[in-house]
Formats: sequence, structure tokens, C-alpha cells
Amino acid sequence: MRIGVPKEIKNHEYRVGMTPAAVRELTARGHEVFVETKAGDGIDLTDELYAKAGAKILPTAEEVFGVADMIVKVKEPQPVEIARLKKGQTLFTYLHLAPDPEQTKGLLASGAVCIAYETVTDNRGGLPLLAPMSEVAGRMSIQAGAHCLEKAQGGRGVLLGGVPGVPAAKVVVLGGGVVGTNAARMAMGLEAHVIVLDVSLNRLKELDEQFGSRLHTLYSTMDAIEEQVASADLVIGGVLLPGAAAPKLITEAMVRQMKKGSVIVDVAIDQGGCAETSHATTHADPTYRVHDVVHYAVANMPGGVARTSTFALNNATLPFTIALAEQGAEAAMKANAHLRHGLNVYRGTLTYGAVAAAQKLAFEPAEKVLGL
Ligand SMILES: NC(=O)C1=CN([C@@H]2O[C@H](COP(=O)(O)OP(=O)(O)OC[C@H]3O[C@@H](n4cnc5c(N)ncnc54)[C@H](O)[C@@H]3O)[C@@H](O)[C@H]2O)C=CC1
Ligand SMILES: CC(=O)C(=O)O
Ligand SMILES: [Mg+2]
Repeated sequence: MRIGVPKEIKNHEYRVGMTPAAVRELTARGHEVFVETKAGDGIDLTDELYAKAGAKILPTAEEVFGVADMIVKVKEPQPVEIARLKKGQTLFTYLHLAPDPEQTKGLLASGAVCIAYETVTDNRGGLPLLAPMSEVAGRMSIQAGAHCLEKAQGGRGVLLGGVPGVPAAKVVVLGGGVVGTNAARMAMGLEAHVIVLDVSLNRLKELDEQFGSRLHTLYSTMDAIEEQVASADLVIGGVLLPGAAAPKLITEAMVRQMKKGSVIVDVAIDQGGCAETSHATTHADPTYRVHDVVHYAVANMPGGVARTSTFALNNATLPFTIALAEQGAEAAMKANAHLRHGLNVYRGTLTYGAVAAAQKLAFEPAEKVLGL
């Protein structure tokens, strides 16, 4: 198979779809990999390293999209990239379609086969291709939140861990999944007072067993969220209903009740955000204020630590990239239900129920379009 790896073009996005090590795994199996020149330059993965791994370096994105049977990327395709997709071409990347009707329309019109990293599943009920970036974003959310709490950033002027004689900050984490667990772990490490809310009692039990008395768990209801958010210094939004638009758990009225200079880091912004007052921001201009509350809502947080993130992402995607290349996209998805769950758009048909529900569109199950 011919695999194309274009340079990412989102604001301050330096990740790359395949590392040189991943390219070598594909070329060693007889596949051709075409990498856009300077695709990995921002993280010191040079053209020379890619060439040594067997890649062919192409001067433009047009040529990469033009020659490839499958495009392997990181972020959702931007309009100029959607225009380059070809009928029947496979696109393997994050899509986050539920809150993004424009992209959905574009991918449907392209006729491409679009497999979203974030809805591929595993045997344990997890999302293995989202998890590595959620680990990164969860950990970063505390760094970002701590920075935003500084006065110069518009924050409350509070140190997460406090000091002897002055209380620690209160960190409220909505959602105790991968983002929430990693956020809680970092916040506990900085000696903040940390509370995690989730609707899954199982998850709360696991967290309780894992962290003991250092972590406080709470069942997530409107009442509990309202009370906790109002007294928080830092709120981390880490909820997810897989593939669906994020539930708006933090209403504007709740934000109005929050303390002046407190901070919301809405990690769930890539699925539309879990605060009514959230809108997506960029690494270049990451924050804004609503009702005196600092909002940080960068939709590609892991792009900020692109080198770590690229290696972490490739560790998870590589077995699937190999399966898609070796078997062809359709056969690979027929053979593996977990990979099939990644299929969001198939040759002009929407195939993911939660995206269809969010946008009030029709869809057909992946099994049907694949003839299973
Ligand atoms: N902004 C960014 O750069 C990044 C954003 N993300 C996003 O972060 C979000 C969380 O991802 P993960 O932690 O991997 O998901 P996950 O599936 O591991 O965890 C989500 C948790 O939310 C819980 N939940 C659902 N409804 C809830 C409610 N009403 N109240 C409290 N908890 C609730 C679930 O029970 C689950 O434990 C996703 O939207 C993901 O796409 C992930 C990585 C990077
Ligand atoms: C998951 C996601 O949105 C990211 O890694 O950018
Ligand atoms: Mg206020």
C-alpha cells in the first residue's frame, strides 16, 4: 500500500502521523511511505531520519495526498486537506466529528473512507488510540491550570499546593477517565486538594483503591457539580460520551457563581467542551475570560508537547496502521470489530450513530456498509 504522511497545519501543531520507527515497520513489510518534506522538523524528526527509514520525501502536501492510498495524520483534516482527499482513499486520524458539521459535510462529499482514532475500541471498554493523548492532555491540564492561576494570566493568584500555614488550592476534576485520572495524579503530586466526579461508580471505586485517602471521589450529579465548581480554584473538564458531543455539565449560571480568577481547563473541548461558556482556543492564544473566570480550551493540547505526544500516539496507532496496510482498509475493518468502531464516514455515508445523533443526520452502521 502507498501511505502518505502530510505535515500538520493546525495552529502550533508539530506532531506528525508517523515516526521514522513506524515508517520503518511499514517499509520493511514492503509498503511505500511518502512523507511531506519537513513534516517532523518541529520535533527534530528530520527528512534524513525518514529517508533512512525508507520513506520517500515529497515537496508538497498535494503530492502526498495525490499519491497515497491511505493518509495517516494527527489532527482532523482542515478544509484545504479535505479538498485534497480522493474518493475511496483511506484517512486515519483524529476526526472529532460530533461538534463539527462542516467537517462532516466535507468528509461525506469527499467519498473517502474516514477512520477516527478516537472511536477505535479495545477489549477492556477503552479507547486505545485516544488514551495516549488523554494521558498527555490530562497531565498538561494541571500545568496549564497552575499557570492560568497566576495573577499575570488573569488568575486568582493561588499556588496549587499552598505552603505550610496556607491551604492548598481546590482542584475539581469532572470525569475520572484517562484525562481525569492523569490530571488528578499530577494535581495530587503538587499537593493540591483534589476531588474527582464521575457517573461511573466502578470508576470511582477504582480511583479510590488506586489513590486512597489522597483523592476525594464524588458521584456526579447537577447538585454535586454546582457545589464543587462554585468553590473550586481550578476545574478540569475531562468527561466523554464516546464519539458524541460533550455534555454541558457546567452551565453559564455556575460559571457566574465561580470565584473571581478561578480557572476552567476544558479538555473536552475537542468534543465541543463541557462548559456552556467554552469555545475552542489555540496554543497561540489559549485563554479568555467569562464572568471573571479564566477559560483554557485548546483543542490540540498534546501538540504543545509534540515530541512526547508523537511517540506516544505512534505506540498506539502502529499495530492498526500495519493492519490497514497489510489487509487493506475494508478487510482490516471486517476482521477487527475494534478497528471497525473507528469508521465514521464510508464513501459518502455517515457510519457513526453518536455523530448522526449530534447533527440530526441519517447513518448506516459500519457492519452494513462493509457488507457484514
Ligand atoms: N483538548 C485536547 O487536546 C484533548 C482532549 N481530549 C478529550 O478529553 C475528553 C476525555 O477523554 P478521556 O479521559 O480519554 O475519556 P474517558 O472515556 O477515559 O473518560 C471519560 C469519563 O467521563 C465520565 N463521564 C461521562 N459523563 C459524565 C458526567 N455526566 N459526569 C462526570 N463524569 C462523566 C465517564 O464515566 C468516563 O469515566 C474527551 O473529549 C477527549 O477527546 C483528549 C486528549 C486531548
Ligand atoms: C485527542 C486530541 O484532540 C488531540 O490529541 O489533539
Ligand atoms: Mg464570578
